[in-house]
Amino acid sequence: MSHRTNALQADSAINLHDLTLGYARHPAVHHLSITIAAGTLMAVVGPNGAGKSTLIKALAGGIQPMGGRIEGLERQRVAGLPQQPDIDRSFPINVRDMVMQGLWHEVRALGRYTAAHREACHMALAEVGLLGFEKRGIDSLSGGQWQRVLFARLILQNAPVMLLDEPFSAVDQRTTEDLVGLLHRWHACGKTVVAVLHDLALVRAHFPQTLLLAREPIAWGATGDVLTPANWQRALLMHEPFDKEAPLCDRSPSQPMAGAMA
Ligand SMILES: Nc1ncnc2c1ncn2[C@@H]1O[C@H](COP(=O)(O)OP(=O)(O)OP(=O)(O)O)[C@@H](O)[C@H]1O
Repeated sequence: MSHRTNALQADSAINLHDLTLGYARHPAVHHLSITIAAGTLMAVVGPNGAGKSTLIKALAGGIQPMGGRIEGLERQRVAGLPQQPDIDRSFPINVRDMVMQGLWHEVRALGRYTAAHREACHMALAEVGLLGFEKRGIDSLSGGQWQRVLFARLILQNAPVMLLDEPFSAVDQRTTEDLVGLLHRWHACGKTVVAVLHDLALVRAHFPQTLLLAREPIAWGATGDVLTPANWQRALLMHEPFDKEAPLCDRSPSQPMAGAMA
């Protein structure tokens, strides 16, 4: 079995219809209506607290929409990389077993690992440059090594839709370049890849599509059209601190949004 040669492609677009997301009934993302085409490599950018992670959590099925709907994910498997601080590394498990977790959907059916699974794990570790680390405890790894482990697990998950929340926030330039290369390979295989990022130079260099979010969508589409000074300025103006007492929603979907959508 080669997870590189039988890479699963995304088979449908993801459509967000007037999506409102939030916590304890208070909205963090309002009225988001966009289409993420199958096989897109898309960055999600915006100021702190703009709702980027909230959107990723909703796409991953971790939170349910307060309003609107998400279509096109029902039949597709999703693999996600949460923000680093969201992951507990004190669990006593070594690198190999951690990466093997990416195969749970296959192993669950068989009830055991096969030689092909072990080979796939070996190839994934080779792809992220971590051969020789198999027996290391995950609590002993540097931030960059740990991120490579999480990417190796994603390789084995081999989902058609990949969601990554700030995948390069704790890693150096060399590691970032290696991992960006992986995103490009997934994109070339036809996977849909959506990543939250703060490094706009990296977004411009590597992501054809971008969504600029500031609790509401400011612009989305081709990265060069979205990341203009005017749109970024609008994002900063639109963005307010999260108000825990904010009402559920005070605007009907038909009203125009402040801010130009590309
Ligand atoms: N579990 C939660 N409970 C209540 N409020 C939350 C929760 N998670 C996030 N929020 C709030 O929702 C808003 C959007 O948060 P989110 O983490 O989605 O923003 P972000 O754009 O990813 O920010 P950053 O760039 O700082 O990571 C913020 O005001 C945040 O405080």
